Amino acid sequence: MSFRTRIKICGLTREEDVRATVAAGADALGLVFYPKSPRYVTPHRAGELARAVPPFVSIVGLFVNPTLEEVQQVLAEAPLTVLQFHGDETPEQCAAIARAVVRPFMRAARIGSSTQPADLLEYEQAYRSASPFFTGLLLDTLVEEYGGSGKVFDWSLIPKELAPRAVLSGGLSVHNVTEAVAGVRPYAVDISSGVEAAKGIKDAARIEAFIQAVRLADATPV
Ligand SMILES: O=C(O)c1ccccc1NCC(=O)[C@H](O)[C@H](O)COP(=O)(O)O
Repeated sequence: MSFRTRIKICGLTREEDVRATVAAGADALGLVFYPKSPRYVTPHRAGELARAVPPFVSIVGLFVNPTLEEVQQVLAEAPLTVLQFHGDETPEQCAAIARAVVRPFMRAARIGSSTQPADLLEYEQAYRSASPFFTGLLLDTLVEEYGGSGKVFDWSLIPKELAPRAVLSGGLSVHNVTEAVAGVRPYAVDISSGVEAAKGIKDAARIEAFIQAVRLADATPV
């Protein structure tokens, strides 16, 4: 039996994109609450988009250095399943917010040319020991601005033992995801710009093609 790599489509801003993501078989969708992002949605808009999400599809809220009040404002309007911290949040800051709002969280590890494989294991351990609400690392590319860069990092930096519990992201697309999944064997993949027609505007055909490409890799023997 082959492993089914979980798939998250991030940075949705429109109902039709939510419907296309769900119809294509994604496990999770991400809403961005970083006001400087072109994919930013207000808490109220997030609540509207969440109405198009059926049971068993996770809604991930992406935050960059939020205050507890900001996270609470979103949760008052939208039923987020998981929090994604994508800024410079310390283990203690993530733990405090997650505990206060009683939500599991993922932490983005932003990987650059000086990152060592051991750094990633240490980083993961720091968040794991800080909180029972920590569910895993999302591996992304380090760029100057925060997130959604469309840039790939060196996958060989991912320790073998970390991959099965990590979310792989950063510059994935229909062109490289089969190789990424077959080579890294992550728990999940996460994509934003690679399935966009324009920033914040997803393309249904690209979402479908991306998910098919992941399933092709899943069917490839290890
Ligand atoms: O999408 C944004 O605008 C964004 C803003 C601030 C922090 C992170 C952001 N996006 C991250 C993601 O959407 C994904 O989790 C991931 O990094 C994939 O992005 P991409 O390389 O565009 O596929």
